[in-house]
Amino acid sequence: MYTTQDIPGKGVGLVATSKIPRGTRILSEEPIITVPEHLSSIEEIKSYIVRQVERLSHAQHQAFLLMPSIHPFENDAERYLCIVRTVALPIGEGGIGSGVFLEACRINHACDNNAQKNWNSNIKRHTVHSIRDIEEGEEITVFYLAELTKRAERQEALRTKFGFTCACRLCSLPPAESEESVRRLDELLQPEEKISQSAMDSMSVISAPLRPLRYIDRQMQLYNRHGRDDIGVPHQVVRHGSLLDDPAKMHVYGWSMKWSAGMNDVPDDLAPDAFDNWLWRRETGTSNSPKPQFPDLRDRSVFPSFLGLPDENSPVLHYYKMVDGFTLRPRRHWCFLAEIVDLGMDLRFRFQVRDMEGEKIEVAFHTPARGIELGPCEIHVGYTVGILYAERHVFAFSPPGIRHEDPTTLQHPSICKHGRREENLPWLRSDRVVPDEMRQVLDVLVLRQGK
Ligand SMILES: C[S@@+](CC[C@H](N)C(=O)[O-])C[C@H]1O[C@@H](n2cnc3c(N)ncnc32)[C@H](O)[C@@H]1O
Repeated sequence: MYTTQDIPGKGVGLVATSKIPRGTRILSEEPIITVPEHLSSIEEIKSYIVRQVERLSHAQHQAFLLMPSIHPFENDAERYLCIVRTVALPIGEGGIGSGVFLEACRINHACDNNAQKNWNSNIKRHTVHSIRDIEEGEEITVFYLAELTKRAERQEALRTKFGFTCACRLCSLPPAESEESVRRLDELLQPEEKISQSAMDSMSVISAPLRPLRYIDRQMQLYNRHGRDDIGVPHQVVRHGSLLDDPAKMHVYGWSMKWSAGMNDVPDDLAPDAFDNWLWRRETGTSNSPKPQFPDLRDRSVFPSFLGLPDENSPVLHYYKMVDGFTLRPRRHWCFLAEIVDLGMDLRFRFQVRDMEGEKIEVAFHTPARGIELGPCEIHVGYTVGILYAERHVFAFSPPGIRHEDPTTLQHPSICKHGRREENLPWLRSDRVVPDEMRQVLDVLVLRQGK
């Protein structure tokens, strides 16, 4: 697919010998030398490398010595170290350690690269894939930096981190064209900060998922309009795109089922533009500003009936995830909604509720004040109760229900942040901050509720 040859201004590089279609695995290679991260002193690293160089075949040894070094050296051990420091690529989970590869390390950088490098920990090899069609005779290039930043910034980073002045096509554009390219890149990168901010903020993803989607949509539209010829391949776009392969990689994956869709939900009769509008949930004919969203109260994955709740004693991983090997945390939000049909006070305050399936169950308060914390006289039959992260409990002397123990997580309407005393907000049981999505539920309930 490629050959190794001299590239003016860049030393040696890889050039395609035939057309390489987008998505092709161009190479998959094992390292000939590795340097694990746990080695701390330079002396340790040097002798580690020397031992490996001595074990190389003659051909590998020759090829290794032909690799560039941007650092000065005085003896063989230093020379090997300098080559490794100039060309090594990250290896291992999360880039722990580095490795020298006879072919992959000869691939030059370009700010509008046509290939993507990656350490594949499953096969323990460095792989390079084309990210667009590469024509015969075209140089194969990858991107050495983490992100595509403005021209001056990336040139500075390449100089300080890699010791060379970039001679790629994008960095060699004549001043006027370069200025235009910088302006477009700037425009493209503008939503980036907002994308990262909103993607990091789980609550904002859940309460207003359209917002980050709008930013990404805008970025993609700009990219499609200007194309790589003007601005290069934004790695942020590639990174967001990689979520297509495995959306579960997104840390908030599954927290909201708002957009879950079956194969049959995908319309197959739309023109490309209309399909894009559907796909990106664009409000056609209106501005791009995100609209407030309300959850679907009939969505049983967010608002399960009593039988859909996890069992207190055998929590299922559909609801929880294991953190640090033994702690269970909710992996998403759910809220049990039910109508109070009866109230009672014997040993403790308790009430009977009817869930969405019409099932009647008991909610009992095993708090220090046995439920008096709620101010029972303000709770009435006909009110709706919302119990976040509710679990089924098996009572010793009565049918299964919900047992509430923590007095600090009782939120009476009058102290609820959105609370308007006269509007009968539901009670909440929550061992964490009430997520915005649930606050919106409260608003919906307030609007819809009547005794
Ligand atoms: C990992 S090596 C790549 C292969 C190298 N050209 C060779 O001859 O083996 C990195 C070195 O290649 C050169 N290089 C890579 N990309 C370049 C670029 N865009 N502009 C100028 N030099 C580049 C620099 O000298 C850099 O230190």
